[in-house]
Amino acid sequence: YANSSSDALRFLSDYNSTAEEVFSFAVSASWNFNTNLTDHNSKLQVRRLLSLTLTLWKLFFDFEELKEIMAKSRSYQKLLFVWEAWRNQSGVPLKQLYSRFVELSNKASRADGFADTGDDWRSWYESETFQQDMDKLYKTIQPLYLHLHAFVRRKLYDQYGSKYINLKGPIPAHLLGSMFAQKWSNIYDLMMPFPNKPNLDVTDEMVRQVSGYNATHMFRVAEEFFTSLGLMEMPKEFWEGSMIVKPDDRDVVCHASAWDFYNRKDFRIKQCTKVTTEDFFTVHHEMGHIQYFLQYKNQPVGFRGGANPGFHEAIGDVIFLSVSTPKHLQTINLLESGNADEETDLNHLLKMALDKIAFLPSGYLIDLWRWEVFGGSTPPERYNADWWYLRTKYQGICPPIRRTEDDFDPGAKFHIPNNTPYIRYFVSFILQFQLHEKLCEAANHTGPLHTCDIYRSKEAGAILKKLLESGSSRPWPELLQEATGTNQIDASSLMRYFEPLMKWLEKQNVNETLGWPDFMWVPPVPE
Ligand SMILES: O=C(CCC(O)(O)[C@H](Cc1ccccc1)NC(=O)c1ccccc1)N[C@@H](Cc1c[nH]c2ccccc12)C(=O)O
Ligand SMILES: [Zn+2]
Repeated sequence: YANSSSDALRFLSDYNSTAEEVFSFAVSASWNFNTNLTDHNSKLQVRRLLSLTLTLWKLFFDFEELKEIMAKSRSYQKLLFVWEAWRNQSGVPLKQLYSRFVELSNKASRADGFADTGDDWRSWYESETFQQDMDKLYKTIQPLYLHLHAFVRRKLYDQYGSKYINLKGPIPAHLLGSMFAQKWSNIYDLMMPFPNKPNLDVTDEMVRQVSGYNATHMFRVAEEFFTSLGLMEMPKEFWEGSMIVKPDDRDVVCHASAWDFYNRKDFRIKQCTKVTTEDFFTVHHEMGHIQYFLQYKNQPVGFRGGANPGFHEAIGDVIFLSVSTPKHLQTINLLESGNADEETDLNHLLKMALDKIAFLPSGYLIDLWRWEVFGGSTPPERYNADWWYLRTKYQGICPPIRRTEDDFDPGAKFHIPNNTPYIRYFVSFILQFQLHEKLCEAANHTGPLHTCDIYRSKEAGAILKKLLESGSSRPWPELLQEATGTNQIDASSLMRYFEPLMKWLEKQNVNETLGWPDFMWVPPVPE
């Protein structure tokens, strides 16, 4: 017995060092490709699908520019042009490839003993009832989503008129400020409850600042929040190796990502950072991944992951829940008056809901669709129809122009061609409020949860550190229990955070129709 256990330990330590070398080589090759999209680098890549997709994408519109137009334009026709152009160039070419990809992916998952790839991906959450758990979570937050949806639809009705907005129907998908109608804070200016209060979108202030908010400064400010909690600073290799602005001499994958090179030294972020509030948020999101890498770097390779994938996505967002408060924005002098009066508070809560609540149905449905595709209940000839059924059922949005099966709208969303699972973000958006509530208690916060800023709280930092250094070495319910006192993903913290907004929306919507009973309605196509 003694021999076998020492053999086992030797095997594991050999495996670990070998795995580190193999992983490190693979990650380096992938980094080189993602930060320099040339054919040479793609030949090093077994992921021909990705390189083919990216080659297609390189040929046409630059997604970053289209994203900016979707955020800023208030022209119905212009938004429609951009919305359709992106789907024609990114989604349509992928359709045939995707059904073949599904077959191959399922084959690989079945070889590992799973029913299909959806079954494989769900297994990471170690719950026999995972799909039901997610559906229950969704139903908990749905009342809040319906009120936000009704309020936003009314404001869009005021802006675009009765021709394009049906107050009992779904909202045309291209009017919500982002390419996939997942993040509505770019139309916050149309939604502000109290327009004459300080503008909480601090982009202008960041650009105006004499010290010049540039990408490096944004990363340094984010880093300082983590170290204020007693967490780790970014190592020098991070600053040497990261790509934090889009290079002007080559094509890169601009979708932000964080990289662990599995050598306990190299950790990087790749982000085409612009000086905007949105990118300031993404800097924190990505740095949350890096902090996780740093905290679990001495775990065996097999345990270098989030407690479950939702935890990895939540860490940076938890920090940003504090950063985005008027009080903290004033602390880092991005806002003059931090003394949040009632009205500024409500403005802030609505802006947070336009990101966090608006996102939830889309964070849920993307893998609902993919699980049905991998599971076979959605065959290739119904990919687009089922996608739009789920988009209308859960998000209450509709396509601004007719869609057919020649289109492949899911393929326009990065995570589908990149084959990155998505339910992790839905889990994260619920979990981050549980963690925030607990960290605020540890930081001796008093007052409403949405005004809490854990900045400089070593007690809060200690709870986070204990969670992060465990990696995936123990079951996530145990780690969640130790960090928050409950062992379940639970939306009650989120509902408490937004309670003042829910009360306000219920008053605003007293005469509105909640939901979209005219389920099949679509807007006229502008002549
Ligand atoms: O994709 C991202 C951020 C990118 C990422 O940090 O999650 C990145 C995605 C990725 C995965 C795999 C390869 C390439 C990119 N994930 C990571 O970098 C990462 C690194 C280590 C562990 C886990 C994830 N956010 C999602 C969801 C999301 C978060 N906040 C949002 C706000 C508004 C709208 C969407 C979002 C999105 O944009 O749809
Ligand atoms: Zn992430």
